[in-house]
Amino acid sequence: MIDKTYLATNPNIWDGRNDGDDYDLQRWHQRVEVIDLHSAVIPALQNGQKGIAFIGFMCQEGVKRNKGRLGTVDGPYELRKACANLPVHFSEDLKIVDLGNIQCMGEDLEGAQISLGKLITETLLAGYKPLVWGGGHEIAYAHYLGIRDFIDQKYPGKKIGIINIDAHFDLRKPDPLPSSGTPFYQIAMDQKERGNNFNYLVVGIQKNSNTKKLYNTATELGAKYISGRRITEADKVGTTHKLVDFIDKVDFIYQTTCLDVFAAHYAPGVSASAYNGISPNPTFMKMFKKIHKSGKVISSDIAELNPSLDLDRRTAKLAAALSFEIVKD
Ligand SMILES: N=CN[C@@H](CCC(=O)O)C(=O)O
Ligand SMILES: [Mn+2]
Ligand SMILES: [Mn+2]
Repeated sequence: MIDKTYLATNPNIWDGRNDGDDYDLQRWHQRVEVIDLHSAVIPALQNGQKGIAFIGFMCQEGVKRNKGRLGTVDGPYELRKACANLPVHFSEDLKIVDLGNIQCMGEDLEGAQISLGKLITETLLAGYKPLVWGGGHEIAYAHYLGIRDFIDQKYPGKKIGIINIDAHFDLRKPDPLPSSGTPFYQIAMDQKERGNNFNYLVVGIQKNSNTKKLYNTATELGAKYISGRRITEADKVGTTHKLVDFIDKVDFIYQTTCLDVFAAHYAPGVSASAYNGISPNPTFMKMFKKIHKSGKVISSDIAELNPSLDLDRRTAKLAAALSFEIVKD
Protein backbone atom coordinates (compact mmCIF):
# COMPACT_ATOMS: atom_id res chain seq x y z
CA MET A 1 0.00 0.00 0.00
CA ILE A 2 2.81 2.47 0.77
CA ASP A 3 5.37 3.85 -1.66
CA LYS A 4 8.29 6.29 -1.65
CA THR A 5 6.01 9.20 -0.71
CA TYR A 6 5.40 7.62 2.71
CA LEU A 7 7.22 8.94 5.77
CA ALA A 8 6.48 7.49 9.20
CA THR A 9 6.08 9.87 12.15
CA ASN A 10 8.95 10.12 14.58
CA PRO A 11 7.28 8.94 17.84
CA ASN A 12 9.29 11.56 19.78
CA ILE A 13 6.95 14.26 18.43
CA TRP A 14 4.22 12.88 20.66
CA ASP A 15 5.68 14.16 23.91
CA GLY A 16 4.65 16.74 26.47
CA ARG A 17 3.52 17.40 30.03
CA ASN A 18 2.87 14.26 32.03
CA ASP A 19 0.49 14.57 35.00
CA GLY A 20 0.39 10.80 35.59
CA ASP A 21 -0.82 7.61 33.95
CA ASP A 22 -4.39 7.52 35.29
CA TYR A 23 -6.89 7.94 32.47
CA ASP A 24 -8.27 11.23 33.83
CA LEU A 25 -4.75 12.70 34.00
CA GLN A 26 -3.78 11.80 30.47
CA ARG A 27 -2.98 13.94 27.45
CA TRP A 28 -3.00 13.00 23.79
CA HIS A 29 0.69 12.12 23.66
CA GLN A 30 -0.02 9.33 26.14
CA ARG A 31 -2.75 7.81 23.95
CA VAL A 32 -1.51 8.16 20.39
CA GLU A 33 -0.03 4.99 18.95
CA VAL A 34 2.49 5.71 16.20
CA ILE A 35 2.32 3.13 13.40
CA ASP A 36 5.14 2.80 10.88
CA LEU A 37 3.48 1.33 7.81
CA HIS A 38 6.89 0.17 6.50
CA SER A 39 6.79 -2.59 9.10
CA ALA A 40 3.23 -2.74 10.45
CA VAL A 41 -0.34 -2.74 9.20
CA ILE A 42 -3.18 -0.49 10.34
CA PRO A 43 -4.18 -2.09 13.68
CA ALA A 44 -7.49 -3.96 13.70
CA LEU A 45 -10.28 -2.44 15.77
CA GLN A 46 -12.18 -4.61 18.24
CA ASN A 47 -15.82 -5.27 17.52
CA GLY A 48 -17.67 -1.96 17.91
CA GLN A 49 -14.52 -0.05 18.83
CA LYS A 50 -14.07 3.40 17.32
CA GLY A 51 -10.80 4.61 15.87
CA ILE A 52 -9.30 7.91 14.76
CA ALA A 53 -6.29 7.93 12.45
CA PHE A 54 -4.04 10.97 12.06
CA ILE A 55 -2.28 11.33 8.73
CA GLY A 56 -0.02 14.18 7.61
CA PHE A 57 0.15 15.60 4.08
CA MET A 58 3.55 17.28 3.74
CA CYS A 59 2.90 19.33 0.66
CA GLN A 60 3.11 22.88 -0.62
CA GLU A 61 3.31 22.22 -4.34
CA GLY A 62 -0.35 23.22 -4.79
CA VAL A 63 0.23 26.50 -2.93
CA LYS A 64 3.35 27.11 -5.03
CA ARG A 65 1.41 26.57 -8.27
CA ASN A 66 -1.28 28.92 -6.92
CA LYS A 67 1.41 31.59 -6.34
CA GLY A 68 0.92 31.49 -2.57
CA ARG A 69 3.41 31.84 0.29
CA LEU A 70 5.34 28.63 0.95
CA GLY A 71 5.55 26.72 4.23
CA THR A 72 2.61 24.29 4.48
CA VAL A 73 5.01 21.36 4.05
CA ASP A 74 5.78 21.74 7.79
CA GLY A 75 2.11 21.94 8.82
CA PRO A 76 1.73 18.31 9.97
CA TYR A 77 4.81 18.47 12.21
CA GLU A 78 3.62 21.65 13.99
CA LEU A 79 0.10 20.35 14.28
CA ARG A 80 1.23 17.18 16.01
CA LYS A 81 3.29 19.27 18.43
CA ALA A 82 0.29 21.52 19.12
CA CYS A 83 -1.95 18.48 19.76
CA ALA A 84 0.47 16.52 21.95
CA ASN A 85 -0.50 18.27 25.21
CA LEU A 86 -4.26 18.33 24.66
CA PRO A 87 -6.13 16.68 27.54
CA VAL A 88 -7.96 13.42 26.90
CA HIS A 89 -11.72 14.00 26.69
CA PHE A 90 -12.72 10.91 24.79
CA SER A 91 -13.73 7.42 25.74
CA GLU A 92 -11.02 5.14 27.10
CA ASP A 93 -11.51 2.55 24.40
CA LEU A 94 -11.17 5.00 21.47
CA LYS A 95 -8.14 3.92 19.49
CA ILE A 96 -5.98 6.78 18.24
CA VAL A 97 -3.23 6.01 15.77
CA ASP A 98 -0.77 8.21 13.90
CA LEU A 99 -0.28 6.53 10.53
CA GLY A 100 2.48 8.87 9.33
CA ASN A 101 2.72 11.19 6.34
CA ILE A 102 2.51 11.37 2.59
CA GLN A 103 5.06 13.79 1.19
CA CYS A 104 5.06 15.49 -2.18
CA MET A 105 8.27 14.47 -3.96
CA GLY A 106 9.57 17.47 -5.89
CA GLU A 107 6.83 18.79 -8.14
CA ASP A 108 4.86 15.55 -8.29
CA LEU A 109 1.66 16.83 -6.68
CA GLU A 110 -0.51 14.43 -8.67
CA GLY A 111 1.53 11.43 -7.43
CA ALA A 112 1.27 12.60 -3.82
CA GLN A 113 -2.48 13.08 -4.17
CA ILE A 114 -2.89 9.53 -5.48
CA SER A 115 -0.79 8.14 -2.61
CA LEU A 116 -2.74 10.08 0.01
CA GLY A 117 -6.02 8.97 -1.52
CA LYS A 118 -4.95 5.30 -1.32
CA LEU A 119 -3.88 5.62 2.31
CA ILE A 120 -7.20 7.27 3.18
CA THR A 121 -9.16 4.49 1.44
CA GLU A 122 -7.21 1.84 3.39
CA THR A 123 -7.74 3.72 6.65
CA LEU A 124 -11.50 3.96 6.06
CA LEU A 125 -11.66 0.28 5.10
CA ALA A 126 -9.94 -0.55 8.40
CA GLY A 127 -12.83 1.21 10.17
CA TYR A 128 -11.04 4.38 11.28
CA LYS A 129 -12.13 7.97 10.86
CA PRO A 130 -9.16 9.79 9.29
CA LEU A 131 -8.14 13.27 10.44
CA VAL A 132 -5.65 14.52 7.88
CA TRP A 133 -3.36 17.48 8.55
CA GLY A 134 -2.07 19.50 5.61
CA GLY A 135 -0.49 20.72 3.58
CA GLY A 136 -2.10 23.20 1.23
CA HIS A 137 -5.74 22.87 0.18
CA GLU A 138 -4.63 20.60 -2.65
CA ILE A 139 -5.16 18.02 0.12
CA ALA A 140 -8.89 18.16 -0.71
CA TYR A 141 -8.67 16.50 -4.11
CA ALA A 142 -6.54 13.69 -2.65
CA HIS A 143 -8.93 13.29 0.27
CA TYR A 144 -11.91 13.14 -2.04
CA LEU A 145 -10.25 10.40 -4.15
CA GLY A 146 -9.72 8.34 -0.99
CA ILE A 147 -13.30 8.74 0.23
CA ARG A 148 -14.76 8.17 -3.23
CA ASP A 149 -12.91 4.87 -3.65
CA PHE A 150 -13.96 3.75 -0.16
CA ILE A 151 -17.62 4.52 -0.90
CA ASP A 152 -17.37 2.71 -4.25
CA GLN A 153 -16.10 -0.40 -2.46
CA LYS A 154 -18.29 -0.37 0.66
CA TYR A 155 -21.36 1.75 -0.08
CA PRO A 156 -21.78 2.03 -3.84
CA GLY A 157 -24.28 4.67 -4.92
CA LYS A 158 -24.22 6.60 -1.63
CA LYS A 159 -23.98 10.39 -1.84
CA ILE A 160 -20.90 12.30 -0.69
CA GLY A 161 -21.37 15.85 0.59
CA ILE A 162 -18.44 18.17 1.09
CA ILE A 163 -18.49 20.88 3.75
CA ASN A 164 -15.58 23.24 3.21
CA ILE A 165 -15.01 25.85 5.92
CA ASP A 166 -13.10 28.40 3.86
CA ALA A 167 -12.96 32.05 2.81
CA HIS A 168 -12.47 30.78 -0.77
CA PHE A 169 -14.47 28.64 -3.19
CA ASP A 170 -11.30 26.97 -4.56
CA LEU A 171 -13.26 26.34 -7.76
CA ARG A 172 -10.63 27.53 -10.22
CA LYS A 173 -10.21 25.51 -13.38
CA PRO A 174 -6.73 23.90 -13.58
CA ASP A 175 -4.69 26.28 -15.76
CA PRO A 176 -3.24 24.04 -16.98
CA LEU A 177 -2.14 22.34 -13.76
CA PRO A 178 -4.16 21.66 -10.62
CA SER A 179 -3.21 23.67 -7.52
CA SER A 180 -4.50 24.59 -4.06
CA GLY A 181 -7.10 26.78 -5.79
CA THR A 182 -8.62 24.03 -7.97
CA PRO A 183 -9.54 20.99 -5.81
CA PHE A 184 -13.31 21.45 -5.73
CA TYR A 185 -13.50 22.16 -9.45
CA GLN A 186 -11.63 18.88 -10.02
CA ILE A 187 -14.07 17.10 -7.71
CA ALA A 188 -17.07 18.68 -9.46
CA MET A 189 -15.79 17.43 -12.83
CA ASP A 190 -15.20 13.94 -11.46
CA GLN A 191 -18.69 13.81 -9.96
CA LYS A 192 -20.16 15.05 -13.24
CA GLU A 193 -18.33 12.34 -15.21
CA ARG A 194 -19.87 9.78 -12.87
CA GLY A 195 -23.32 11.26 -13.44
CA ASN A 196 -23.59 12.55 -9.87
CA ASN A 197 -24.61 15.89 -8.40
CA PHE A 198 -21.83 17.98 -6.89
CA ASN A 199 -22.83 18.37 -3.24
CA TYR A 200 -20.64 21.19 -2.01
CA LEU A 201 -21.26 23.70 0.80
CA VAL A 202 -18.68 26.38 1.63
CA VAL A 203 -18.94 28.05 5.04
CA GLY A 204 -17.18 31.37 5.61
CA ILE A 205 -17.02 32.80 2.09
CA GLN A 206 -15.69 36.37 1.82
CA LYS A 207 -16.64 38.61 -1.07
CA ASN A 208 -13.23 40.29 -1.15
CA SER A 209 -11.48 36.92 -1.53
CA ASN A 210 -13.35 35.56 -4.56
CA THR A 211 -13.82 36.97 -8.05
CA LYS A 212 -17.22 37.31 -9.72
CA LYS A 213 -16.16 34.46 -11.96
CA LEU A 214 -15.75 32.19 -8.94
CA TYR A 215 -19.23 33.12 -7.67
CA ASN A 216 -20.59 32.35 -11.15
CA THR A 217 -18.76 29.01 -11.27
CA ALA A 218 -20.22 28.17 -7.85
CA THR A 219 -23.73 28.92 -9.14
CA GLU A 220 -23.19 26.94 -12.36
CA LEU A 221 -21.96 23.93 -10.42
CA GLY A 222 -24.81 24.11 -7.92
CA ALA A 223 -22.52 24.86 -4.99
CA LYS A 224 -24.06 26.29 -1.82
CA TYR A 225 -22.39 28.77 0.47
CA ILE A 226 -22.76 30.67 3.73
CA SER A 227 -20.98 34.04 3.84
CA GLY A 228 -18.51 34.68 6.65
CA ARG A 229 -20.54 37.69 7.78
CA ARG A 230 -23.54 35.42 8.39
CA ILE A 231 -21.77 33.35 11.03
CA THR A 232 -23.22 35.33 13.92
CA GLU A 233 -25.75 34.67 16.69
CA ALA A 234 -28.19 37.01 14.92
CA ASP A 235 -28.10 34.92 11.74
CA LYS A 236 -27.99 31.57 13.52
CA VAL A 237 -31.46 30.36 12.50
CA GLY A 238 -30.86 30.91 8.79
CA THR A 239 -27.34 29.46 8.73
CA THR A 240 -28.36 26.44 10.80
CA HIS A 241 -31.25 25.79 8.45
CA LYS A 242 -28.92 25.89 5.41
CA LEU A 243 -26.44 23.61 7.12
CA VAL A 244 -29.01 21.07 8.31
CA ASP A 245 -30.71 21.08 4.92
CA PHE A 246 -27.36 20.24 3.25
CA ILE A 247 -26.50 17.53 5.80
CA ASP A 248 -29.94 15.91 5.43
CA LYS A 249 -29.56 15.51 1.66
CA VAL A 250 -26.29 13.51 1.67
CA ASP A 251 -25.24 10.13 3.04
CA PHE A 252 -21.64 10.85 4.01
CA ILE A 253 -19.76 14.06 4.67
CA TYR A 254 -16.16 14.96 3.98
CA GLN A 255 -15.42 18.01 6.13
CA THR A 256 -12.41 20.16 5.26
CA THR A 257 -11.23 23.35 6.96
CA CYS A 258 -8.99 25.93 5.28
CA LEU A 259 -7.43 27.89 8.14
CA ASP A 260 -7.50 31.14 6.14
CA VAL A 261 -11.23 31.30 6.88
CA PHE A 262 -10.28 32.79 10.27
CA ALA A 263 -9.32 36.44 10.75
CA ALA A 264 -5.58 37.13 10.63
CA HIS A 265 -5.28 37.75 14.37
CA TYR A 266 -6.52 34.19 15.01
CA ALA A 267 -4.78 32.61 12.03
CA PRO A 268 -1.72 34.56 10.89
CA GLY A 269 0.01 31.34 9.80
CA VAL A 270 -1.63 30.91 6.39
CA SER A 271 -0.74 31.91 2.86
CA ALA A 272 -3.82 34.07 2.21
CA SER A 273 -4.40 35.75 5.58
CA ALA A 274 -7.63 37.78 5.93
CA TYR A 275 -8.26 40.81 8.14
CA ASN A 276 -12.02 40.14 8.02
CA GLY A 277 -12.10 36.37 8.38
CA ILE A 278 -14.47 34.71 10.82
CA SER A 279 -13.86 34.28 14.53
CA PRO A 280 -13.57 30.84 16.17
CA ASN A 281 -16.11 32.05 18.76
CA PRO A 282 -18.85 29.96 20.43
CA THR A 283 -21.27 30.59 17.53
CA PHE A 284 -18.77 29.15 15.07
CA MET A 285 -17.72 26.31 17.37
CA LYS A 286 -21.38 25.27 17.87
CA MET A 287 -21.76 25.13 14.11
CA PHE A 288 -18.55 23.12 13.78
CA LYS A 289 -19.74 20.66 16.43
CA LYS A 290 -23.16 20.39 14.79
CA ILE A 291 -21.47 19.17 11.61
CA HIS A 292 -19.27 16.69 13.44
CA LYS A 293 -22.08 15.40 15.67
CA SER A 294 -24.33 14.77 12.65
CA GLY A 295 -23.03 11.19 12.49
CA LYS A 296 -22.35 11.59 8.76
CA VAL A 297 -18.77 12.89 8.78
CA ILE A 298 -16.58 9.98 7.73
CA SER A 299 -13.36 11.89 7.30
CA SER A 300 -11.97 15.37 7.82
CA ASP A 301 -8.90 17.51 7.31
CA ILE A 302 -7.34 20.82 8.28
CA ALA A 303 -5.43 22.61 5.54
CA GLU A 304 -3.12 25.54 4.93
CA LEU A 305 -1.21 25.73 8.24
CA ASN A 306 2.01 27.56 7.36
CA PRO A 307 4.26 27.50 10.46
CA SER A 308 6.80 29.86 8.88
CA LEU A 309 4.19 32.66 8.99
CA ASP A 310 2.67 31.76 12.35
CA LEU A 311 2.91 34.03 15.41
CA ASP A 312 3.33 32.44 18.81
CA ARG A 313 1.97 29.16 17.31
CA ARG A 314 -1.49 30.77 17.28
CA THR A 315 -2.67 29.16 14.06
CA ALA A 316 -1.27 25.75 15.04
CA LYS A 317 -3.13 25.97 18.36
CA LEU A 318 -6.35 26.93 16.63
CA ALA A 319 -5.94 23.94 14.29
CA ALA A 320 -5.28 21.78 17.37
CA ALA A 321 -8.47 23.15 18.99
CA LEU A 322 -10.47 22.10 15.91
CA SER A 323 -8.81 18.68 16.04
CA PHE A 324 -9.78 18.47 19.73
CA GLU A 325 -13.45 19.06 18.84
CA ILE A 326 -13.33 16.41 16.13
CA VAL A 327 -11.80 13.79 18.42
CA LYS A 328 -13.69 14.65 21.63
CA ASP A 329 -16.76 12.60 22.62
N1 LIG B 1 -6.34 27.62 -1.46
C1 LIG B 1 -6.38 28.85 -1.63
N2 LIG B 1 -7.00 29.41 -2.65
C2 LIG B 1 -7.17 30.82 -2.86
C3 LIG B 1 -5.93 31.62 -2.60
C4 LIG B 1 -6.16 33.07 -2.73
C5 LIG B 1 -4.94 33.93 -2.46
O1 LIG B 1 -3.80 33.42 -2.44
O2 LIG B 1 -5.16 35.12 -2.25
C6 LIG B 1 -7.65 31.00 -4.27
O3 LIG B 1 -7.07 30.39 -5.19
O4 LIG B 1 -8.59 31.74 -4.47
MN1 LIG C 1 -8.93 29.51 1.76
MN1 LIG D 1 -9.03 26.69 0.48
